[in-house]
Amino acid sequence: MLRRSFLRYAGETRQSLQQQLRGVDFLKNRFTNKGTAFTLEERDHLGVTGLLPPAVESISDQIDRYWSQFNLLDQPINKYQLLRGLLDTNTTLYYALGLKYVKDILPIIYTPTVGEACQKYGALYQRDNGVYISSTYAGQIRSVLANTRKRAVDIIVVTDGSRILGLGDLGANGMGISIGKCSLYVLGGGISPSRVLPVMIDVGTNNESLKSDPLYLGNRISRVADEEFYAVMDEFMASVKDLWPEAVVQFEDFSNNHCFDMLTRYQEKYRCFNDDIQGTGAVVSAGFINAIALANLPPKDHRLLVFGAGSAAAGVVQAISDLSVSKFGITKEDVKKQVYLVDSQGLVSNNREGRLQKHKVQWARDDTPADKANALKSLWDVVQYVKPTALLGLGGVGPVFTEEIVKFMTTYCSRPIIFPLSNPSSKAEILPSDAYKWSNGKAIVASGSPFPDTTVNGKVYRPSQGNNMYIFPGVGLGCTIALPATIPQELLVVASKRLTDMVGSALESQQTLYPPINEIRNVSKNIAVAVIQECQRLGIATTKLPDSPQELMKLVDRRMYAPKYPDEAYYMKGKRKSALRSPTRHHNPTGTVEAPKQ
Ligand SMILES: O=C([O-])CC(=O)C(=O)O
Ligand SMILES: [Mg+2]
Repeated sequence: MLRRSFLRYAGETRQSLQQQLRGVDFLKNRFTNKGTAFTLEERDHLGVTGLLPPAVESISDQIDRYWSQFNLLDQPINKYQLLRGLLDTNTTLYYALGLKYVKDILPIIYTPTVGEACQKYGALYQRDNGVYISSTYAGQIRSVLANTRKRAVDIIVVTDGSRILGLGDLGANGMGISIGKCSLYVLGGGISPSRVLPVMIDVGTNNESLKSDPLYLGNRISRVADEEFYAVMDEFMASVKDLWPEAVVQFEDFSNNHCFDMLTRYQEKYRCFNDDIQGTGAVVSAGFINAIALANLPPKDHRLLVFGAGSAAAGVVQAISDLSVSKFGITKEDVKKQVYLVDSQGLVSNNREGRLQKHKVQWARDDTPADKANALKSLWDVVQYVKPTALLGLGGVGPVFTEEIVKFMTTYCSRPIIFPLSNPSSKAEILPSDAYKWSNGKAIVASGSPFPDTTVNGKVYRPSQGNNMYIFPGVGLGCTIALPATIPQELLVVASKRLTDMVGSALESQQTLYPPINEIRNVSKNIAVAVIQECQRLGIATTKLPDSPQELMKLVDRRMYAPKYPDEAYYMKGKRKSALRSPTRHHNPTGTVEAPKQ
């Protein structure tokens, strides 16, 4: 496979690629554009003098300008638009700004604002970014993908828009989530921006209001039947492997009726994983293990109630089980006894009326008394029955963890663990501020989306953010370096373990369950190293890698993209031959085979 793709590009030297990019193309291509940072000499050489204002600025001048524009805007969605415009016109500056102000920018390009951006995708649309695969392209998906003219792709984030965050079926608008996650791969994981590819598989939507929205940009058809869905997905996966054998495919926000089966179908054949099942599982289990340490109750004495029984819930309980088995040496069977799932019908029990979906069966309770099996319907009913020490919200329906529930938990539990994990913020099961207030500051809280601090009795409480963005960039980075043929669950378990350990002494001193978000790059680097080491241990790494952890860390560090403009030699080709060096990965920033069209 590798050989074929090599031969396909063998005639294209990097220098000839550069020669195809000329003049105004450098301004129009988002990867090569540097706006006012073009020197006068470069402008002259490229024939673009006068097409930019006379001032020549540094990238930090440009960052300052965008940062003040960003702060002039009140509405998060307008900030999102500003940043999308920048991503699509000057990608280097977008990431340079993002890295400088990570904490402020993440809630805009990612949850919660990305949810609103998806809901309004058609209304906000200005430029394309990524690939749309319509079900009508069946038989031609490989050539549609090849239209990107990408020589190499490290990461693909693909959705069919059927379960976007906790917002449900958003059809083709789901492209916003693929774009957002790809941005995090670059910002957090240091993947080169030209080597990420957001993909939207447009197999229709069952969201009637979208279908009749004049601004909707997707196919106005109902979702196709399973047979057609899998035919499209099969062709997509095979085409990706053929075109870009080194790519990692991340499945994102596929609805429950497909996401589990897709994983079974593809995870032993392709280098892929599901972010909502495995990424969310890894991040929540990491935070949960830290929460247990703070809660001062032995792991075996916890009762874990999970509200919601979809992809994320199933992934989370699986991951908590895997991590507990490996960290505390307890058995899977014992963990199972501590887990209670609640879905829209109430407590998930084997003796409940009606058939349980496959993914719920292994977590269904076997011990529910017959008179209770169909009676424990509401969350409050189940809470009273279980007396949970930990309450995890993954239901995507908004505030359901009431004052009554929180206060009840404090009657038998000194530090209740309360995780409102659904995204965006409007779908969170409880506001962290309420969890702190109602528990009198006792609750240990992690939310999926970012929330502000709260003061209770003069003390400031800061909720941790248990979002899969701590996991997927590092897992993706590690896999693009070690290139295992597939991504076994062990890689997610080591990622989770490494994340737990990275909190260190801040766990006690700051009561925080995760490392600070502005350290996301360092987190991803460490997770990538852990993933690579696990690939080596399992004998599935297919690249030549050093053995020592220090050398591995250096290797990962070198591979991480830094948002800097290509140096002058890149733009001055043909003028100052002596200054030309052979281009490194970043000196071929477009990552395309052909020059961009004007
Ligand atoms: O995107 C996020 O913030 C986390 C996630 O995968 C989801 O909620 O589906
Ligand atoms: Mg998701």
